[in-house]
Amino acid sequence: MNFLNKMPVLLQRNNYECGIACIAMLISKQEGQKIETRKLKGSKEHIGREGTDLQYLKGLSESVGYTFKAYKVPKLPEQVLEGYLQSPLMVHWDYNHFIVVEMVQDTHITIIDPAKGRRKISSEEFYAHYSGVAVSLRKQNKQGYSLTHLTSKSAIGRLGKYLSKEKKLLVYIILLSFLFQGLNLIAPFFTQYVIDTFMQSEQGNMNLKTLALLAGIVTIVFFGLSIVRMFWIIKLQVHINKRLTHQFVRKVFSLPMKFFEINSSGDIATRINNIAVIREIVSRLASTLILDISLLVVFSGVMLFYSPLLSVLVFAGAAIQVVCTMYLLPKIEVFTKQEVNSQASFQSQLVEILRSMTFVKTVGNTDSVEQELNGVFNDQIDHFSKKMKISSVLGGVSNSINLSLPLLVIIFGVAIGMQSGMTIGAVVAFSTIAGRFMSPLGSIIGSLESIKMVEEMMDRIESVLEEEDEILNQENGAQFDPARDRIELDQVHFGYDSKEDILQGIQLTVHPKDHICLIGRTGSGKSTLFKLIAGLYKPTQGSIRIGNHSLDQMNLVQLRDNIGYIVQDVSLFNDTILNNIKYFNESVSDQDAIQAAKDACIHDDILQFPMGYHTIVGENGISLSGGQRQRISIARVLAKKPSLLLIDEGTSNLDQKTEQEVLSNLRRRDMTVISITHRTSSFKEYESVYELKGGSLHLVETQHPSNLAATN
Ligand SMILES: Nc1ncnc2c1ncn2[C@@H]1O[C@H](COP(=O)(O)OP(=O)(O)OP(=O)(O)O)[C@@H](O)[C@H]1O
Repeated sequence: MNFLNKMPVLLQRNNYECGIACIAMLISKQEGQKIETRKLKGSKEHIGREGTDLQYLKGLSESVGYTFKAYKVPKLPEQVLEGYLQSPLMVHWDYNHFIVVEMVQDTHITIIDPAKGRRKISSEEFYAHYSGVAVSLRKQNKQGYSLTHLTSKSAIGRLGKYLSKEKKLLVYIILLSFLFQGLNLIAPFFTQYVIDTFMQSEQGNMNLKTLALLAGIVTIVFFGLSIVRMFWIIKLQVHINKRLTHQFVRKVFSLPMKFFEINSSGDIATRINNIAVIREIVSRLASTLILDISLLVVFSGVMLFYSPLLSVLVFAGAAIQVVCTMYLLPKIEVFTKQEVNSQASFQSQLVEILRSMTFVKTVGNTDSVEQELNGVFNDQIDHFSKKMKISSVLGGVSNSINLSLPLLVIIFGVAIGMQSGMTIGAVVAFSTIAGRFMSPLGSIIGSLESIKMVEEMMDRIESVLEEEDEILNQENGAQFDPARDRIELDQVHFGYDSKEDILQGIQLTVHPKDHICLIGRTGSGKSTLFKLIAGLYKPTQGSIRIGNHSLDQMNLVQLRDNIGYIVQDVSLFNDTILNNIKYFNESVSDQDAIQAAKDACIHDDILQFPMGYHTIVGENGISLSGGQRQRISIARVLAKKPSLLLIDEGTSNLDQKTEQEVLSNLRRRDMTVISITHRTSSFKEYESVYELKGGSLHLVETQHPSNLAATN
């Protein structure tokens, strides 16, 4: 198999992407060009906790002109060897994953696991994981159907988009780098001049003084130029880092909830950290790559000018290095991707473990947790070390050529020089230039490795930047009028994946200033209903109306400004209580924060703390009791003075008396309240109580005049 036509290894970026990555690999192989997984995504609505199903993958393949056939094949390797099925195939693995079977041979099977890369496994290992379903993908005969929109652009091309905003700075850096290297170039001529003049002249001493002065001036200029160049490079780094990070953070805030369901916080954080690596590499590339290429051209010219024959020798050395690079670079690319992916997995696991430290500590024997974490880290280091080993083979080739070439040049140069009239100085100068020629070549090869790193990281960042924003209708959406607008849910259906709907025909009307309560068995869909009201998800059927408008037409930013959402899982940040209550909201005064704390019945507790409102709560409020954390989170929501309050078991950690106090304080605030609770004792605080059962809402009891008829 031609290595250039080998199936590219496309790794998944999260656990949900394995099927899509397999499809992208199979299509890439048939198209003969690399298809990007992130561009091959259909509607995200169908990607859920379980990833993608065969139905979704079939639709996706057909949408790009491929037929998708799934077979139940118990004996897959045998079927392929007997010619009944043709590899490559996508197969179901461990009942929860997809991989590609690239090739089946008598002795082994070559698979590409989008989570781990290419591997050769025995048939026993294959059967230990194979779930019995294989999928073939064949191109439909669609004339003129092009998939160029799915192919990957080079990292340089993609970075160009960001670098184009720094044109001026880039030009300065490149010009200065040229000047810098120009001065470097003087050295060989200087050597030739010194050797030849000194050997021929009797008054060499005189010339040497002038030359020493010249060398001193060049050194000072060199120093000045290097400082200015470095400052510009730093400026470029700062600009790139700021621009990409700000853009990324902004994007993260504008993405829909679905994104956060399938991407872990550790992974998102790693992507942001990758920007710093990109910054370093890009600025290095900007200051060296163009220069290195130009130097190669200039040095080639100078060498050809000196001696075409000796130049052939140098070019042969360079050709060996280029061929080795072409062969080894794809391997470096795969390990780079695996390293970056496992770094993200490690970060995700670390964040998750650190978040649940209380549980981890009380497990007793933490060895297994430690082993799990170390295992993920070892994967990362393993890929890193494999990458570095290949990279060092490449470095070894380059070093050996660098070492031997000048020597060979001297030997051949002296021999040729005898006949062609080259002076010893010219041969030495040529040998120095040959050494210098190899250095930008080595640097370009190093840059190619770095570009692979940038490519992978840019892919990870761009796959976020290209995600579709949540539609917020901020400019022209309808405004929520809390004093007048009713919230009406009409035959609302909703399900997270393609499975059965959790909510099946919800009917509910909430009038302004109503206080209503939802009950229902755990997992019945109460929190989901809240998320629909807050516009975080859209009903799959039916409608939610706010006043005279459908929720789709509302300005969601303004609506959410008016909503206070007290969630089950309190999350406080490591700052003072006051800042936790204000939550970066400048419109919340200290007075508002204190009043909110009073209404949440936490004010007295706060006054008992050593620093009062300025007490630092520790990470996620570790220094507080569960009830205190919950009341601070209630105060945080009340401080922004919402007109619609959604309480998702937000008082579950409070004792009955405190809960009742909080609820009656809420009465004094001018708000509509919808609350989820499991406590029957708090029913009397609400006008109506609804039960969510079997996907629909049933009125249990009411004191609301408009609903009395319904219960009767
Ligand atoms: N992001 C999600 N993706 C897929 N399924 C989900 C998601 N969130 C919740 N579910 C599922 O939806 C169902 C309803 O969950 P929901 O959190 O709305 O229930 P709940 O009534 O609030 O439960 P509880 O009283 O335990 O908080 C559950 O079966 C849950 O597993």
